[in-house]
Formats: sequence, C-alpha cells, structure tokens
Amino acid sequence: MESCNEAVVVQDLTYQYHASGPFILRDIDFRIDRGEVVVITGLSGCGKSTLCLCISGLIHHHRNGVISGKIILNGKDTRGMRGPDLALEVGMVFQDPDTQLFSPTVEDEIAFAPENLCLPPEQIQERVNNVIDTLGLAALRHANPYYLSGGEKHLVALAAVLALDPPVLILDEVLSQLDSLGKKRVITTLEILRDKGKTIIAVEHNLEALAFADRFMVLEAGKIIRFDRTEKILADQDLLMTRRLI
Ligand SMILES: Nc1ncnc2c1ncn2[C@@H]1O[C@H](COP(=O)(O)OP(=O)(O)OP(=O)(O)O)[C@@H](O)[C@H]1O
Repeated sequence: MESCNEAVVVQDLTYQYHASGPFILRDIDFRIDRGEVVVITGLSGCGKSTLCLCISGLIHHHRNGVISGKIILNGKDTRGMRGPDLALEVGMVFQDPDTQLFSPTVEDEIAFAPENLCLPPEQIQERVNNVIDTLGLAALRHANPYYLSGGEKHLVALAAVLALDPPVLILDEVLSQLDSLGKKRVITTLEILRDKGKTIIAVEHNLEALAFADRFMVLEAGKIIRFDRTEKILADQDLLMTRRLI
C-alpha cells in the first residue's frame, strides 16, 4: 500500500530501449513526496532523460522498450494508463521541445490541452493568459513556435504543461538554453508552484541554479549513486569532484 503523501514511487525499475540493447536504467528505487522539488543530475548519457520518461509514464508507450518494475504516480500504477489520463497526473517538458510543439501559434499551443479537457472557453482563456503573463510570453503570443529559439520553445512547452495544471511536473534541462531573465522567470515560477504544493522533478547540470530544491539525485551509468538533501550534496566536495558534477 503506497502512502497517500507520495507523488512518485519507483520500484525495482530497469529499462532497455531494445531487448538486445544495454540496460539504460538498473535497480532504480525511490519515493518522492507531494510538494517536494527534486533535481536529477549526472553526466551526459547516464539516463536522466530516460528516467524522466519512465516517471512520466510515457516510457510504457515506447514501442521497442523492455521495462520491469513499477512506476506509481499519485497512487496510480502508470502501466496501462492512457496518454490523456497520464496528462492529468504529470506534465513533462522534454529536453528537445520540438517533439511536443505542433500548433501554429504560441497561444494555440497553450490552449490545446485545456481545450481537449473540454473546459469552458472563458476558463481556457484565463489559463492561457495566466501562463503567458507568468512566463513573460506576451510578445510571442501569435508567433509560430516552430521558428522560436531553443530557450523560447522551452518556455512555450512549459507554459503548455502549466495550462493543464498537473500535480507533478518534470522538466528536462529547461534552463539550459534560457538567458538570465528567462532563467529567473522559470525559477520564480517553480518556487511559486512548489509553495502551492506541486511536485517538481528537474534535470539540471548546473547544480547551483536549482539550489532551492529539497533533494538531489545523482545518476551514474543508469544507477542512483546518491539521493540526499540538497545541502548535503552541495557540501560534498568529494562527490562533486570525483563524479565531475562541477
Ligand atoms: N530512443 C533511444 N534508443 C536507444 N537508445 C537510446 C534512446 N534514447 C536514449 N538512448 C541511450 O540511452 C542512454 C541514456 O540516454 P539519456 O538521454 O537518458 O541520458 P541523459 O543522462 O539524459 O543524457 P544528456 O545529459 O546528454 O541529456 C544513452 O546511452 C543514449 O544513447
């Protein structure tokens, strides 16, 4: 029986993209409470994005993948959950935002998911206006997302996710291509969402950027080598130097 305070429970997770391929994730076990902010970090290729896809439940929809273990979101086993049901539990901003932007304008992109929920038009408009204000996207409202910069695309993808208001948010290197104003906006938004009780999981290489997180998870070659309070990780010079995290 999972505790009702747990937003994410991952048990004995292993993953291969193909049956004949390497294990990308091995023996992954952890729990994240509702309202926690967790940063996942580690060297390139260690499996951070793959773990995000697993937590989001989307990995079950990857055609050739081989998965074992359990991923439970807000008390619900993600295996067998349909995309629209998953979207109500968790929103993910992908490392490559081109994979999730397809509408002709920024405004349409943000309105797409609330429209699919069949919310009343005035509520959809309110959600769109709120996230556009929060993330400073007013000037891009009528722009085609396809032609935006990498950082702008990440902001639009984040806005589209926020418009659905899921309890769990997963952000895969969203800060990396943003200028300092964009970074500040996103960090302030995340702090406000945390205060509202959202659970936030963010992949990040720059550890200082998300020092307000509650815990840091360090991955290495598909395994968790540390999952500890932020202050302990940031004070552990030995870990940071030997694992080349700074
Ligand atoms: N669709 C795929 N098919 C096969 N292998 C894949 C696929 N996607 C990722 N991989 C492999 O899985 C491993 C982990 O990749 P992943 O993108 O999860 O790492 P990461 O830690 O997020 O890396 P980075 O920091 O560079 O984004 C890598 O060896 C990668 O080549």
